[in-house]
Amino acid sequence: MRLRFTKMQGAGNDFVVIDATKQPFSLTPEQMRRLGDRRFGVGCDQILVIEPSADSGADFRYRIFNNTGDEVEHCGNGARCFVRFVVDHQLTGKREIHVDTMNRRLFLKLQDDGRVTVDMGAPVFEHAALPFDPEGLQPRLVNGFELWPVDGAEVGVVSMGNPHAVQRVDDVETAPVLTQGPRIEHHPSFPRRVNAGFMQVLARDRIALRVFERDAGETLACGTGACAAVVVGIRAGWLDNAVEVQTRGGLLRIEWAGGDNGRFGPVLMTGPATKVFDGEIEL
Ligand SMILES: N[C@H](CCC[C@H](N)C(=O)O)C(=O)O
Repeated sequence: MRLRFTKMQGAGNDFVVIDATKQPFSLTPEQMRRLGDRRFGVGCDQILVIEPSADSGADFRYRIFNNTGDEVEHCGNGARCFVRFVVDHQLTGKREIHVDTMNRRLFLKLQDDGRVTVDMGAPVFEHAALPFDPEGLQPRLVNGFELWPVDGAEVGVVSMGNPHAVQRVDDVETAPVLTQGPRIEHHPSFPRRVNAGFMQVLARDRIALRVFERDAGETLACGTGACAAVVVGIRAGWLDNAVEVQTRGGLLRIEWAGGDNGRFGPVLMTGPATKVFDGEIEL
């Protein structure tokens, strides 16, 4: 089949974006793996599929597939590129957009400077939602927040719709991202696997971050990973409520007011979204 697509990137996290608002999406996992392959296809970290919304409360639905063909719950950098795409392709005249993903409704705003601010929804700490099975593990409390011993590291666990395990390291450049990352991703305490974050606290309002993503491996940036790292840092008492996140692909701004009595507010993420090229491919 002949497929039209747009290649995009948000802080270096790159995507193949497919407009499925006019014809149903019908790629097989094998075709998605081919599309995502950096030698035999176009190459990307994730494939984003834009569909009409069946719900009047949302303008669109947006599906995310890792480059392995696995469908996942959320992609923060992808959400920003989604907004850029629907505006540039005149699929909407709005600049403030509601979109439904697999398990949450996002509110996004295209800023005048071209950056996009996404209300990523509230973080979720309930283990069943992650899912995280701490069987046999004893956490250490830091500022009242649980850090769990996983593969010799201490990780904060949080869902942004997708699961994250974030550890604090002294130096992201020398952190064992490529060796420990896959071990954490596949650790038995995470039945649906997990994205593994490595966060260096540079100041109370600035961190450096590398993420070994579930399925995709290390990406240049991970939007939900940036949200997860800041949330863990705030709850552990290491960070203030507005943080610049330095990733290998660019800068993201994350804001979170926290919460109390188990009720947590939304995480706001602001960052770039860039079109690279339009293309067609025979799959
Ligand atoms: N690999 C992630 C999905 C993409 C997340 C990342 N690209 C982002 O920007 O949030 C997962 O399996 O949950």
